[in-house]
Amino acid sequence: MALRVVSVLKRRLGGPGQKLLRSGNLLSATQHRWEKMPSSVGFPVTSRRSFSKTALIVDVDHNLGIATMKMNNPPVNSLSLELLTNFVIDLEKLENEKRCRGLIITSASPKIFSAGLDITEMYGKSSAHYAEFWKAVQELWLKLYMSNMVVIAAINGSSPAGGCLISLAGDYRIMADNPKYTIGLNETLLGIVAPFWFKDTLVNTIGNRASEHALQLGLLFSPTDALRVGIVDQVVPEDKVQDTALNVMSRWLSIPDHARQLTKTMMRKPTVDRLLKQREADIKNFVSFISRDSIQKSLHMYMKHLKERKE
Ligand SMILES: CCCCCCCCCC/C=C\CC(=O)SCCNC(=O)CCNC(=O)[C@H](O)C(C)(C)COP(=O)(O)OP(=O)(O)OC[C@H]1O[C@@H](n2cnc3c(N)ncnc32)[C@H](O)[C@@H]1OP(=O)(O)O
Repeated sequence: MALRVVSVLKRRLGGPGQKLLRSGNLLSATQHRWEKMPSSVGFPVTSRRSFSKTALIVDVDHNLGIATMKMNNPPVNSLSLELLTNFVIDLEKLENEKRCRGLIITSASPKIFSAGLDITEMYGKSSAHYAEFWKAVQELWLKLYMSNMVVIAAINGSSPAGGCLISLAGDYRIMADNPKYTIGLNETLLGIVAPFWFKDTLVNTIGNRASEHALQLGLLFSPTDALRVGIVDQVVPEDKVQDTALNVMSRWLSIPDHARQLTKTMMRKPTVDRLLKQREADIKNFVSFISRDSIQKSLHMYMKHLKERKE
C-alpha cells in the first residue's frame, strides 16, 4: 500500500503541478529526484532519518520531503510542558530542513490522538509554572499555525480541547471513522473558557455561528458530525488514515511552495498578529484565571470525575 501511495505521489508531481513548478523555476531538490524516478517502480526510501525524544517520535523521509510526528505520551498524549517544549523544538528543526515540505501529525497510541492540555499542569502549581506552561502552549500554536510546511492531522483517536487545537492549526484534518472517537473544544465542560485565539482558530475553520454553538456547549463531535460541521475535512476507515494523509499530502505538495505559503500567511497572519500583540497580557490573563479558587476547584473535580469514571 505504501508503495502504491508513493506511485501516486510521483504521478501527481509529474502532472500539472510539476509544470507549474517548472514554469516558476521552483523545483526543489526533492522534486528533482522524483522526476528522475521511472514510474514503474516504487520509490526506494534511500534517506530516512528518525529522531525520537520523550513524548514524540519524528520520522523524516527526505525522499518524499515528508515528516511524520507521532505524539507518544501515554496513556492519553496529554500536552505536558515537556511534550509542548519538545514539539516546538522538533517543529523548528523540521522547519529548517529545506527538503522537508510536509508534516503529518498523528498519535503513536491509536484511540487517543491527544487528551488536550495536561490538566495536572494547570492546578496546584505556582504562578510561575502556569506562566511557563501557557507560554509553551502559545508557542506551539504560533509555530504550527504559521508553519511553512503543509501540516496534515491524521486523527487516529479522540481529540478534545488542546488536542483539537493542534488539529485545527494544521492545513487539513483526516479523522478515523470510529463513533467512539470525539473531537472539539470542550473547555466549558471543565468550567474553563477557550482563549480568544483557540476561538479564532475554530471560527476560521467552521465559521462564527457553528463556533459559538460548539464553544458554549463544549461540544465533542463524533467523526460524522465533525465532518458535517467542518471541523475535519475527511473521515476514513481507521486503517486508511495514514495512507489517506500521504495521498492528500501529495495533492498539497504539488502546489508551488512559495504561492501556497504566501496564501497561508495572507489567510492566517491577522489571527496570529492578534495574539502576538497581546501575548504577555494573554499569559497574565491565563495565570490569574487559572489561579482562581473556583477554577482550581473545577479542574480538581474534573480530574476526580475522570478517575471515578473507571471505578
Ligand atoms: C477570561 C478568559 C481567560 C483565558 C483563560 C484560559 C483558560 C484555560 C484554557 C485551557 C485551554 C485548553 C484546555 C484543555 O486542553 S484541558 C484538557 C481537556 N481534555 C479533556 O477534557 C479530556 C479529558 N480526558 C478524557 O476525556 C479521556 O481521558 C480520554 C482522552 C477520552 C481517554 O479516555 P480513556 O478512557 O482511554 O482514558 P482515561 O481512563 O480517561 O484516562 C487515562 C488517564 O489519563 C488521565 N487524563 C486524561 N485526560 C487528561 C488530561 N487532559 N490531562 C491530564 N491527565 C489526563 C486520566 O485522569 C487517567 O489517569 P489515571 O490513570 O486515572 O491516573
